[in-house]
Amino acid sequence: MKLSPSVSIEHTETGLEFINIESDLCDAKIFLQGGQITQFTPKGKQPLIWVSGNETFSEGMSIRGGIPICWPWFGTHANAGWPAHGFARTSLWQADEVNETEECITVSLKLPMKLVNTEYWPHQSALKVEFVLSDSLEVRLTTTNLDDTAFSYTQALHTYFPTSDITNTHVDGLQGAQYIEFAEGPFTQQAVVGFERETDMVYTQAAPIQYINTPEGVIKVGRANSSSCVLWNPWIEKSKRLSNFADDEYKTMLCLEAANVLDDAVTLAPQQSHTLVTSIEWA
Ligand SMILES: O=P(O)(O)OC[C@H]1O[C@@H](O)[C@H](O)[C@@H](O)[C@@H]1O
Repeated sequence: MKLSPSVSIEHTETGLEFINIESDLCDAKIFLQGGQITQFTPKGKQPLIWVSGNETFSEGMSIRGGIPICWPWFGTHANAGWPAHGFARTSLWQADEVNETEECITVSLKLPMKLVNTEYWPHQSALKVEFVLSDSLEVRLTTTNLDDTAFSYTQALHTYFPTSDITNTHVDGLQGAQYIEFAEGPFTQQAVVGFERETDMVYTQAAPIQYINTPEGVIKVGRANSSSCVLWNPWIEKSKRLSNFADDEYKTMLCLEAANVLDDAVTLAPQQSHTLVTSIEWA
């Protein structure tokens, strides 16, 4: 079904619905499950986000790649058995608006709060994600407190980036930030970050722009309303334990995630909103 000249609704063979964009500006796919973008390729350029070749696009399972939305908690929850990275990434979102101009295409989705398990999230709230697509991608995740008491949450836009060679990939712009690694720290990041082992760092007080240097070119990654970010590569042993992930795929991806975690967690008073933003482009 066509929504605008370059935007249509399509389905995978497994029945998952996605918004397909094929325009003069870029090609992209946005899944209603998870509100998750899984492809973004500016016209005439290399893809800017990565999805596993082993991804099965199964109902209710998080998609390994793209930009999973981790909300309203990042990582594992203190309550045993609660879903890792929250429930938003496996929930079915609803298309809200599509707008196409010569400059950009905007797609927004909402998470229907009526369907959320109130044990996980007892607060009255609204959650919306907007994708602004041109030769760059901006993702804006807005939480609004509709309750009469304050609540706090953590979150991340968990972007998977492609590289043809992780050992020849570096992240510039984290120097000077503090990081926690495997529950130890904080340490101060001294140099540009390379990859030669499992990497799972949570950075705080991080600058708003990083550059990922890959053999294919330099990816500029920006954040707004976020002073924390996460850098992840599972490396050899963890790759074998991940769902929908081939053993050697750690060589061709990394995650740099715009976040609000640790002392950057968000607290919203009644009627307040917060928008976490990430932006991605070839530099
Ligand atoms: O396998 P999941 O739940 O998608 O998580 C992937 C990774 O996500 C990262 O953000 C975490 O820092 C890692 O610890 C975690 O392994």
